[in-house]
Amino acid sequence: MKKALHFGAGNIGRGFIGLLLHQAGYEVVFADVVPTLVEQLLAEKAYRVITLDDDVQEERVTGVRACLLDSDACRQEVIDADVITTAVGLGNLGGVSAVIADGLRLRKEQKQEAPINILACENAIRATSQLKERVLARVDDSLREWIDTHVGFVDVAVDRIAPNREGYATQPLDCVVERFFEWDIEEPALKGTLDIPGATFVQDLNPFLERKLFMLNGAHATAAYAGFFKHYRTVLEAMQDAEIASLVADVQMEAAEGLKHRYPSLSLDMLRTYAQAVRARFLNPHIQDDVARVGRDPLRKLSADDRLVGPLRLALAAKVKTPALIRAIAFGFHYNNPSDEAASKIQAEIQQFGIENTVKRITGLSESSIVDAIAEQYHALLRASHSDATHGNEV
Ligand SMILES: NC(=O)C1=CN([C@@H]2O[C@H](COP(=O)(O)OP(=O)(O)OC[C@H]3O[C@@H](n4cnc5c(N)ncnc54)[C@H](O)[C@@H]3O)[C@@H](O)[C@H]2O)C=CC1
Ligand SMILES: O=P(O)(O)OC[C@H]1O[C@](O)(CO)[C@@H](O)[C@@H]1O
Repeated sequence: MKKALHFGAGNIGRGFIGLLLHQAGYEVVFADVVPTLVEQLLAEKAYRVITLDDDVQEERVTGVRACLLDSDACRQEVIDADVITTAVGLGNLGGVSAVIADGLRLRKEQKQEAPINILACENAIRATSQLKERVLARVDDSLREWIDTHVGFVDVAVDRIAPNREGYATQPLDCVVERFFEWDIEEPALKGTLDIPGATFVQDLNPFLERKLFMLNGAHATAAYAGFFKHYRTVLEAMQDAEIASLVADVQMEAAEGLKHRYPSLSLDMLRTYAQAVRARFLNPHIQDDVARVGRDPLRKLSADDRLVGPLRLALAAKVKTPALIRAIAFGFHYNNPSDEAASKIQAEIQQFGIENTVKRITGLSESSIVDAIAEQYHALLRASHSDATHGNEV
């Protein structure tokens, strides 16, 4: 039986990647940093994936094993794995890279000649390439050469909304997902073959990855930050607000104009249809997805290549006007959720250095007309939130 080692046994790890690998006939071994989660997986050896739609479906993933990230057991699992996947959060790839580097060293020492593919399923531009850099920084020339011939670092785009389990799960390992999924895998980087029914193999990932990150995640973040501003708890509530829904649609179409300009394979009609389908998914009445989950870590989400500033830069390069993206970014800077560590850091930075300097540092944007426009929108939001107590917020 083929073996998949998956780092990160969370929502998307269990509910999407683990499920598809299991259905593709792999034995799935999870590596995580939370001891109780590893213990539960070891004890149960199985878990349920619940699909939230008109008809609720349940699928069972069986025969799973688990190990702690920084353990010899985990390094050993690398030796005979056929594929390695991750869904740990972009900021956590450092620890994963150390274990993978050690495991690949053992693989080489044990003269394991079979190819292995590594796919980082994180919401980011070319997360696997970022992981590869980290792995290569930890190895000597000889192992680097071996990696070149034996290891495929394959960039992917992953799309499936897997919200928090609260309100749905009855068992500790249950996870919940929407029915839709898309897993795009950049085929040319594969070593050998990878057979995952349901995955889409593409020659150039960029249009797929940027379409997903900018038009789904960017729109989702917009709904989350504007929703938080208007005191909504979930994305569904936010999307039922006509002003937010309209802002989200405008953000998508500004991103679409930029994408169409950059990738001739993407037509505006195609992107409009994609945008509508995404918004329909946000309006799935069976999914209660907290704006706090979707908006989590605004420091990452407001960075230069990510879901809001990435499409802004693309649209600006296409000479497209971007009032909606600018407003969405301002909502991100105004996201003063005290339970989000990154949001608190942004608020502290704004207090100390002012909004313009903070925008420049976090987004990498330097053009003063754009930075000023974001700052202006931010100040408008501040004023509106100060009068909120008596009048309610207006988007
Ligand atoms: N939830 C979703 O709808 C989707 C999430 N993603 C991406 O998947 C990644 C994970 O997201 P979620 O599953 O939602 O988060 P999550 O918080 O539910 O799961 C992350 C898991 O990774 C574990 N972890 C953290 N650091 C680790 C490390 N160094 N090694 C091994 N395990 C580690 C955590 O303990 C947790 O179990 C993120 O990059 C996210 O952007 C992508 C598409 C959909
Ligand atoms: O997982 P991140 O990057 O923090 O952002 C949350 C986003 O990722 C997803 O969980 C999956 O793409 C979306 O539901 C949401 O837009």
